[in-house]
Amino acid sequence: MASSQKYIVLDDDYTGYPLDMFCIPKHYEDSLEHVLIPAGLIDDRIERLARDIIQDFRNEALTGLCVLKGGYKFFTDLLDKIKALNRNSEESVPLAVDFIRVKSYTDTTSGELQVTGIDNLDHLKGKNVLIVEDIIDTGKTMKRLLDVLQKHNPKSIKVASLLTKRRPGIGVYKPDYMGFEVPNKFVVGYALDYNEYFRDLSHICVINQSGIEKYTSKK
Ligand SMILES: Nc1nc2c(ncn2[C@@H]2O[C@H](COP(=O)(O)O)[C@@H](O)[C@H]2O)c(=O)[nH]1
Ligand SMILES: [Mg+2]
Repeated sequence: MASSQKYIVLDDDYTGYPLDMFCIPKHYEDSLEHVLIPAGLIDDRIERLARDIIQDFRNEALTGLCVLKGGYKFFTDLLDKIKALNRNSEESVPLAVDFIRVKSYTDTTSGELQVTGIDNLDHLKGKNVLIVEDIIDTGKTMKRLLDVLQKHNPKSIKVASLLTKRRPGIGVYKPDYMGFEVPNKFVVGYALDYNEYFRDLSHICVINQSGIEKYTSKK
């Protein structure tokens, strides 16, 4: 890995871990291919992202903007780590939180994007905003979100995404803070859903054909 590359790359031939090496809820056992990123590794990677964020923002206040629903686990875990560092280091970053809801996927297909603010976003004016997202695939969602937020005149906008998908041939948006680059497969768990299922799975896993059919929206 090049030293300037600040994320972990999971290669296309990387198949992670067999399901029976981890505790998987019984109701999902037959719907998953393998464990791609175990919960413990997610946790350790987020700890390092929190440190990078604190070092970059130094003592400047930050508004964490959680992209619901998929980003909620990453958001709460990232903020917990930043809060722990705030308690225990020389540098500390005052934190505010906000939420936005974005929906684009049905089954494994991206459709028309709906962005709904939970609050009016005018109070982001003059603030350092950190968008916290679960995964960037084509990058369309993030580009649209950045357009929406720029209209509210924040002082700065940075993006943290736990995952980005490797999409050869298209120039995918690369966030400022990024956990893992993953192969172009549909992943679930750690709040990432398939038609609202699998948010209750701790590890990030690849869904299999049986899971796609069992939880399809077309029944
Ligand atoms: N559960 C999963 N959700 C996914 C996956 N890939 C994308 N997504 C959802 O779409 C947006 C980003 O898509 P983009 O094409 O506009 O970049 C992301 O916020 C997710 O909600 C996936 O593999 N699993
Ligand atoms: Mg999302």
